[in-house]
Amino acid sequence: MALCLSPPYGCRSDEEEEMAVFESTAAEHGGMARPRLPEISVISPGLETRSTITQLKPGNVDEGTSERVKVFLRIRPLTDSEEGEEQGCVSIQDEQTLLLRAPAESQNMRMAERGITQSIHKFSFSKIYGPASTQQQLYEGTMKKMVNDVLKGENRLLYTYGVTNSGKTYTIQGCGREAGLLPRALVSLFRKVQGRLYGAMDLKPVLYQDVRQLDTCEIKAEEIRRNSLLKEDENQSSRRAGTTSAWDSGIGGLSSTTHIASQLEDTESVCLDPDSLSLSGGADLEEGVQFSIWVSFFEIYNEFLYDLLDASPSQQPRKRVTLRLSDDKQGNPYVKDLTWIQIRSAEEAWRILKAGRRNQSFASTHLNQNSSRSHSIFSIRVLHVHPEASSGQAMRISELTVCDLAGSERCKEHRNGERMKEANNINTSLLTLGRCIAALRHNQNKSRPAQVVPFRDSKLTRILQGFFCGRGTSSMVVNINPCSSIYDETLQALKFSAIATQLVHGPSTKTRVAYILSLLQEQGPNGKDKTVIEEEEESDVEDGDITLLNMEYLLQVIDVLRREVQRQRKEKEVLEANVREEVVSEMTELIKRMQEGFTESLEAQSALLEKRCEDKVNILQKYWNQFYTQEMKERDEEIEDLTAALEEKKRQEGDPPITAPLAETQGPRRSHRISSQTEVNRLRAELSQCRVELLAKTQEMKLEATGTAGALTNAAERKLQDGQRNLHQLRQDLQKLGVDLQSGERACCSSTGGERLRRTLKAADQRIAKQNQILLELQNDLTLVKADLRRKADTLAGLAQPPTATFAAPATPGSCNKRVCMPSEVENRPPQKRPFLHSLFPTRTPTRKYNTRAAQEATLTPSSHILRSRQPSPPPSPVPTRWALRGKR
Ligand SMILES: Nc1ncnc2c1ncn2[C@@H]1O[C@H](COP(=O)(O)OP(=O)(O)OP(=O)(O)O)[C@@H](O)[C@H]1O
Repeated sequence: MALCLSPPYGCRSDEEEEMAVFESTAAEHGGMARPRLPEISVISPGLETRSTITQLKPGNVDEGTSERVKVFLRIRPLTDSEEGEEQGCVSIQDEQTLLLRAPAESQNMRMAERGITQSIHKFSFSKIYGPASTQQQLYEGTMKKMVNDVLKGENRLLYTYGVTNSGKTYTIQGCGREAGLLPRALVSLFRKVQGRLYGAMDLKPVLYQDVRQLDTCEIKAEEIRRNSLLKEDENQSSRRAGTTSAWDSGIGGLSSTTHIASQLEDTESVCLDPDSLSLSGGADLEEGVQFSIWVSFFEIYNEFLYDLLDASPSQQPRKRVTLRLSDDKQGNPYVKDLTWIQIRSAEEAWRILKAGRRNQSFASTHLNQNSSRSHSIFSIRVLHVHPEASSGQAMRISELTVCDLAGSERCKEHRNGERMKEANNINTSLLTLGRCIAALRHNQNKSRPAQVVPFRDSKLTRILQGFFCGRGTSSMVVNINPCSSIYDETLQALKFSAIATQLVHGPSTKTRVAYILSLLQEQGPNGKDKTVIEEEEESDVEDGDITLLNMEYLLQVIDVLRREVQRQRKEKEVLEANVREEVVSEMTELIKRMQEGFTESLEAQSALLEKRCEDKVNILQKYWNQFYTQEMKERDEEIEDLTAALEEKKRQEGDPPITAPLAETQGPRRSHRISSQTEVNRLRAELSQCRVELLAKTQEMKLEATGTAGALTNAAERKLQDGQRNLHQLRQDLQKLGVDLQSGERACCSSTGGERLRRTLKAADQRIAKQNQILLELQNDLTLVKADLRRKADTLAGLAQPPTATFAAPATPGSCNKRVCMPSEVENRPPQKRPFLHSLFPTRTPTRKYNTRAAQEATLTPSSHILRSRQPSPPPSPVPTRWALRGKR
């Protein structure tokens, strides 16, 4: 039963790939709901290599020239501090097979318990190197052949991959006598080219990179740099001899990443003695060719390229210069302005590497004291030079690149932001590498549409691109730490490598010529072309020297290649048409789905908006209602106040009061009031009409009343006028009498005329009594007139009442019209005569007290008047007041 494991780092699943890589062979178990999983997942790429290839690419890949990418596994031994942590989770079954058992506390075990995945995984590799394996054994199995290939003109890449602290750097660089793969490769290389080094530094021009040539000036600059690096290394070594403290930190502008002394100590102590390292010399080298060896060293730190040979560590810290990636004419990426140093020995190369490592980014993490925080790439370029060739031009350049990848790790375990960022970048570039390898593997099956390989998604994959695309071959060393605590990370790393093991190398540069030859052989009738090229020459041609072919054959080659180009063009056109069709149909489908989605969301949005609008309108309505209700209430109150003020004013003016309609007083809505406004206006007009009529009636009544009461009134007025005249006369008499009395008194005091005085007084008293009688009569007349007037007023009030009940004023005393109802205090006074009566007593304001005294005086005898006249106070009024008269009565 085929098993689908979750692919590492977002790669396509193996089920999708339809390859026999992840399959289960063990007994099934599991529950009812979930498909049963086998106990062991078998990840066995290396075992059925040939058969799988044959199955996958019948006729599509040249089996003779293709081979699988080599993936080696190295398990490091546990350190003293990790003793007992293994828990048997890693066990080697044989040279190629590894068994992983999930420890109890691992995430994998938890998932296995839930039936999601297996707890046991089986992996196969090209070769497994256990904890007890030596560096020498590893070198023999991995790098040794690669060095030979490079000297033959091939390009080779070796990279280490694994979780942090799994032994990658140790594998590449080594320590002490356990020198790593790189120093061994250098020593081996120089042993092999011994005596055949092209020592001249004035290669002019030397084919430096595929794209540019060094001129003399640049060569000198490189020489200076080389010497400075070697000098630097010498200084550091002598300094280290005296102290064991840490090296300068923050070299080259890296403030947060430190350089760990022990890391450098390891490289320092690496043994480079060929005999000690048991490295044999001798190689199958091309006759007469000399070699010029150059090295470069750079790192990819946080997705930036830094030249590690650019600045010597003793120089003042300065901002690091980042390098850029460019493409040469063939579209191969290369690092622009990278320093290449020509070296003459393995020691020189190692010293330069050490100098470069002082610029490299290391830091202490929770797992590794000396953790590499960047991918470091050390390249050795071998220039194959024919000394006899004109101007010493290199005929071929081959390259051995050793890449120490930074370890994958869990970001969440970093508390430090810088470490977290580094871990993120490391994981991202490793993820891209995984995706590239997955895409390459996918593309190997020509029956399926090709995928774009995302080399451009990270600097690392762009740089290594050539080794995956035919410019060379690559090998991977997977390092694992057998500790159970990092089991889950180890499992992920192994799954990644399982994909890499499925890769088949693309046709190499050399095999392109072989490919052309195979084409000729295929297309030539019955191998006729074989005669064109001699058998002995065939091997030379396959080695890449196509110029050995004669003209006729070359023309044939051109013809064949032209036809091949045409065929491939047609093939590509068909492919393009298919792809276009598929893309169009997919896009159409996608657009349709998007359209549907948009329509749905649009409808949902519009419904939502509609609802929101409705809600808003409702809320607004509610608030407007509240607002207007309040406003109208206030206005109603205002109107009531105004109506009351108007009523008051009208009452003062004598108009009948306007009573607000009942509905109005109850606070009707404004709209109702507005509608009844016309009614009010109509009623007002009617009222004013009634008033006019009332005035006319009053006028008429006045005229009528003049007939009956006029005579009486005239008589009373006449009497009053007489009374006034009499009173005036009387007042004059009294004044005269007063004067006489005073003179009589004076005379009485001085003479004897007392009898005469008494008579005079008596006459005066009689006259006063007579005048009082007249006043009484006048008062009676006035009372009669007043009663008459009151009757008239009542009659008028009756006439003035409104004809309809609606406007009938309530018969309250306060609402009386002035003309209709007099105030009570003036009730007994005839309104027309009051000013007269008032003017009658201009000197005194009558008060009750005074009136009482006046009433008393009215009862006094004339002699008492005489006595009062003697007092110094002003003389009292000779006429008794109304109050006095009343009292008298
Ligand atoms: N095969 C081995 N034998 C003995 N010790 C080893 C072996 N492999 C690794 N070690 C030790 O394990 C520790 C971690 O190794 P190393 O620094 O090479 O790990 P790494 O994978 O490069 O880590 P990182 O990715 O964090 O840089 C070192 O102390 C190293 O000496």
